[in-house]
Amino acid sequence: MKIALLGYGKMGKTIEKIALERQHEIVLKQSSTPIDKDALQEADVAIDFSIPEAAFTNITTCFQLGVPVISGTTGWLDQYEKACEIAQKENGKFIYASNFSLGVNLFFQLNAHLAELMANFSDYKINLEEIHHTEKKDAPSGTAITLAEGIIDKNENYSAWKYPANKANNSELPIEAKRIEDVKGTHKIAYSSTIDDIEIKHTAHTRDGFALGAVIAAEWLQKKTKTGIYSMKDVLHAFTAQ
Ligand SMILES: NC(=O)C1=CN([C@@H]2O[C@H](COP(=O)(O)OP(=O)(O)OC[C@H]3O[C@@H](n4cnc5c(N)ncnc54)[C@H](OP(=O)(O)O)[C@@H]3O)[C@@H](O)[C@H]2O)C=CC1
Ligand SMILES: O=C(O)C1=N[C@H](C(=O)O)C[C@H](O)C1
Repeated sequence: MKIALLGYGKMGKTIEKIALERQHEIVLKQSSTPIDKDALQEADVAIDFSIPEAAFTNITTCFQLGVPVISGTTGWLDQYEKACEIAQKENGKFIYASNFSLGVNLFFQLNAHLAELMANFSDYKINLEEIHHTEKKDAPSGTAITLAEGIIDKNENYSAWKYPANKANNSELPIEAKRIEDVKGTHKIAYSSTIDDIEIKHTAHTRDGFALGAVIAAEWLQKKTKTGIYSMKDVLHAFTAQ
């Protein structure tokens, strides 16, 4: 498969390594504007791990050129619905995920299950914490937002998430973001009462898990004959059903 990398930073380079190990070819390594449309058009699929300001243009350019696109860039989701409208209009193929790692996608399911179990126990207050490296541009992380949405969906005591955590009122789920050198990505959800605490935590040790998930999603999307907007749930469903 010919892959265009939109964003060639820490993730772009890790994806290149995993993609080459899986016998794919990299036809574009783009780290700035304007996009090299000739090279992009050569690709079977584009993988965007860039910056919040560039993601929307990168993704919609792929739709216009008929190139299926995977995006893991976080911090641009206020434009997600608009991107999906353009995808539909242009018959694009698109997957966005705040986190492509298999472990985190299992953790999303664990989070939803725990949220359902805890929904009627309002003595427990929830705190969601994410820790990332100091170069990260956005806060809170996209993964923390997905986790918060997963809890709010199951627990009617919370109507929204709030960052920073100290500004949250009683009906807002507080998210704390810490920045510590070289941390790849840690997410922890704690349910605390005066009597006890219940905690679940995911710790990424390397970026390989994010990159492998993105390449697997790209392989899946490229083979998909029907255009449309898909999610990591669709990819994992097909993967685990094999
Ligand atoms: N969904 C997931 O599983 C994961 C998502 N992420 C997200 O992916 C994104 C990238 O992360 P990471 O690789 O660590 O960040 P980096 O800062 O290491 O890389 C981002 C790259 O994008 C480049 N860039 C700048 N402008 C453009 C543009 N117009 N088009 C294409 N590329 C551009 C930057 O170039 P320059 O340095 O020259 O500005 C840089 O090389 C972040 O949003 C992060 O949150 C990260 C890990 C996992
Ligand atoms: O910027 C990162 O590094 C990461 N970003 C993603 C996010 O914002 O959730 C995913 C992962 O945690 C690493």
